[in-house]
Amino acid sequence: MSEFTEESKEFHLSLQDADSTTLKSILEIHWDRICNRLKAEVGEVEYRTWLQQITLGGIEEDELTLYLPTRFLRDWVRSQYNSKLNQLWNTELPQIRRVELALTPTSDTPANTSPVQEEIPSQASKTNDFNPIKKTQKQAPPTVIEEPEIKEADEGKIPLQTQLDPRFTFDNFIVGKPNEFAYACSRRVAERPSSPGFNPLFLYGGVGLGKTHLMHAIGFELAKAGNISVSYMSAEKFMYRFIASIRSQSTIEFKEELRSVDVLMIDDLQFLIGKDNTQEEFFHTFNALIDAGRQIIVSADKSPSDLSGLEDRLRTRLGCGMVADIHATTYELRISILEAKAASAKVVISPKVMEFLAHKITTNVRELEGALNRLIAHANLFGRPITLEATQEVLHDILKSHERRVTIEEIQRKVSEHCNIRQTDMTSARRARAVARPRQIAMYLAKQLTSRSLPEIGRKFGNRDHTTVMHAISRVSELMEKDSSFAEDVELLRKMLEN
Ligand SMILES: Nc1ncnc2c1ncn2[C@@H]1O[C@H](COP(=O)(O)OP(=O)(O)OP(=O)(O)O)[C@@H](O)[C@H]1O
Repeated sequence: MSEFTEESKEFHLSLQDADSTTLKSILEIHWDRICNRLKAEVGEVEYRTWLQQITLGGIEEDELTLYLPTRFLRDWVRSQYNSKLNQLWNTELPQIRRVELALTPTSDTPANTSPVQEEIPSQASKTNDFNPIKKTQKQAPPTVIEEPEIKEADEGKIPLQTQLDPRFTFDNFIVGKPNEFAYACSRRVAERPSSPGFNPLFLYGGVGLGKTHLMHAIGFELAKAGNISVSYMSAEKFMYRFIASIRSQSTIEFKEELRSVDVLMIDDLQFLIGKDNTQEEFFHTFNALIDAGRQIIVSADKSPSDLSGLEDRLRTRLGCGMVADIHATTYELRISILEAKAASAKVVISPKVMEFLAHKITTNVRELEGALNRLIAHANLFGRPITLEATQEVLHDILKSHERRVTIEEIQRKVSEHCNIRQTDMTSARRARAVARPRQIAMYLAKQLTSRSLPEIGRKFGNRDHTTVMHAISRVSELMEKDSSFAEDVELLRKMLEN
């Protein structure tokens, strides 16, 4: 039996007689643990998106109430996490047999009102006082701070501009080899929407490479031009709105509204995989808009032909216009992005730190941006310059997650890149200093960063003798002692390779 069950027994006894403050503490302890478990199971991002806003309600006999601040969240959590929440609560406290998900009560709404009849409350979950409702004795609901909230039924009428992120403009988008084609296509669509050959525009690429950014940028340009109605939404939101319209019997209005826009942008289309009804609805909307000469822009993580979970007819139609791929970033693009972001934040960051970041954080721009923002925040907070050491300290966790085993080939590649020589020179017989010195540095690093023996290292460097490797190591060590800038360079290389 797990420790939870043992403890739960104790709480089971105490729950019966607990006064409201004790009951509150008991439930909070369990809720904390459940939250941790949920976080571990669903991941930080999903947790923050959907579950973080849940607050504890109270217990009535064997039913526990949890509150959510909006209908959307409540419905979503109900459809996706209901059984998980029931199961976790039941494991923690076996006397809880049912978890009810309700809207956070407002000051003029009794806590036991049927959630469906309630008005949509404010985003006040964080300020919502705990309200343990014990047995059948119900207490007055907590007062919450009202904030304007968009009602579900009105969501389709939100003016476009409120849905676009003002940071995502063409001016803020840094263009490089990996994204120049997608950028050019986006520009073209923004200038002349619905042009033959560019409709639909399908942008695809890995996570955090700028697809959403480009879509918003197109939206802004079109909005600036005026007289063009643009609607941007994620595929997830599309699905939610579609479901909501079915529930509220307003599907016709939903369809009409969508079909009246000049430009429809749907982000992260892969979300529709496996959602057959929503896919079908999207397909009809898509056809209606294209037939009416309206522009469609779609983004996804894969090309239409690789989105195998989508219906064939939809995939075929998606691939009919312009399909533009955003490739993984190159080192040069990462440096340009860092420079641009540092400049716009009006922060001076040394080239060494930029190089270090661009070498280390290669996965996507979002992570790179996040790392830079963290460095800037840290520097501002403590008034310290952003040195290489500070960078390593502040970004310790991020860098660690990028940690991997270093191979001699990688060392040779990094050193060649850094010293601007060909990688083949690492194994060639050339003895010119411009080539020999980087080769010695690479041998030194191979000894430092791998568990290879001297003869093994020698073999990897063009079948050289182990005494050559020994000589290289002592020469580099000697130079590092004498020349601090040389030492710094080798250190930088080591740090870049190390994680
Ligand atoms: N070329 C670029 N220039 C400037 N910023 C960029 C560039 N590419 C991406 N970004 C920034 O990186 C972050 C992530 O980009 P975005 O959200 O557009 O990625 P995405 O491809 O839509 O990712 P996902 O697949 O997760 O939806 C944003 O803050 C965006 O501004």
